[in-house]
Amino acid sequence: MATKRSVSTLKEADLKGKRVFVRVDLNVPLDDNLNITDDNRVRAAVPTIKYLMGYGAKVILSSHLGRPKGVTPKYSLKPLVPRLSELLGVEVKMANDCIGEEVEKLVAQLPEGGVLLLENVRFYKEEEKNDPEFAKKLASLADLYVNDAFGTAHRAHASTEGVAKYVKPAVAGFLMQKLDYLVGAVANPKKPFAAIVGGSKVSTKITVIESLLGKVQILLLGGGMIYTFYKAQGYSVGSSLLEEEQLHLATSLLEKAKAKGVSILLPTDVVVADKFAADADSKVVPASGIPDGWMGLDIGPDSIKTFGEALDKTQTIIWNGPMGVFEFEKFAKGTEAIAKKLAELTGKGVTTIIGGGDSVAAVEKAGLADKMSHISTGGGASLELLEGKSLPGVLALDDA
Ligand SMILES: Nc1ncnc2c1ncn2[C@@H]1O[C@H](COP(=O)(O)OP(=O)(O)O)[C@@H](O)[C@H]1O
Ligand SMILES: O=C(OP(=O)(O)O)[C@H](O)COP(=O)(O)O
Repeated sequence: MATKRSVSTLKEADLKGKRVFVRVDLNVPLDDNLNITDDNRVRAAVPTIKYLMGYGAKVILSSHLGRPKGVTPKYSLKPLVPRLSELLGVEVKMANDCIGEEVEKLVAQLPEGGVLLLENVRFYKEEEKNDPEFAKKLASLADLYVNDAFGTAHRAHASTEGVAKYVKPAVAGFLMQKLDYLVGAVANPKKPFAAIVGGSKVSTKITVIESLLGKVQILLLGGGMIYTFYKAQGYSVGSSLLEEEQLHLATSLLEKAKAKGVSILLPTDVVVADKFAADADSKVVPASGIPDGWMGLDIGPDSIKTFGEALDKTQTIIWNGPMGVFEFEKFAKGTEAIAKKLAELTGKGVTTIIGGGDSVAAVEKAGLADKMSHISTGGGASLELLEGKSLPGVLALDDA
């Protein structure tokens, strides 16, 4: 398990007729019509839920979706109900809230083997604050707590951490139990070991890079991450994604990498767009030549070539965060090229690990998921494991 100790698991619990609160990570990508564009995280949650149903538990599912500020209809978990019902072979009931009297009534009506999905737990700001009173309210719904939300295990939130103090037993689900592979692979990687970090969660992931410098020999940066580094080097970045507060960190990371002999590769060219849209005008420009009013949405062809050559020298690769806005065809080439390169290298014996909701979605979209050594539902969580950190969502569970 992802800590120095082993935690209690599902098999040890007595389930029949018990109300079981299961924290899952159903934070899936949805399109504008609220259709699920990649259901990996839903499918990953199924084994634990089916096991609980099979033993006559009353299953209460809890998850977040996105990063809502208060109740926001577009972040409702309702679009998950049809797919969950289909995969589980039962009619999943949906609650309009995640705490309160209405929810308590629905829980009381659950038959053995029934499944109730609670509404987005992040509609309450108390969730991310890990508010104890809120955690107690969640806990009061159940007789047993199961955490199977690996993708959110690096967050100490009320439904991933706090709740485990107030409902016992608190155990790990099957997805959490599969972490041992990941821990082993990143603890003793075959070298050279490379990390590829991209995506849009710049402020969370840029802070991980410092620890990665002690683990990897090669670090490739892409996605929305790079513009903060460009700006720190004095380039103009137009209207690209930028974390002004992290400019100093970006500068110091480049210096530290140099001192440690880690090769950090930033793209030398990028694909820029005149707006954030699938039909935007686009062109390839050097990294130092992003025009005002344009935004970088993918890495360019020269960078794809250089990244490929660097990856050819590696034995282990961990990848989190797409290279560009792969949801738009025009800006998907960088991500697709890296996915193809990793698939090719896996065939040559290189260990390849892909983590993260959107990264896995991109690899699935390219039809290459089964060509990788390991696909993980967690991006930020995988990176924190790689740093050697214990995950709060695992630490909160009972000892084995
Ligand atoms: N240059 C960019 N500008 C803005 N967003 C980007 C850029 N490159 C990638 N992205 C976005 O990053 C998102 C995924 O980021 P993130 O959540 O960090 O990855 P993961 O879910 O794999 O951990 C995708 O939706 C993608 O469109
Ligand atoms: O999508 C997730 O993480 P990931 O993008 O790092 O894979 C998880 O659901 C956690 O979401 P958060 O980063 O909003 O806490």
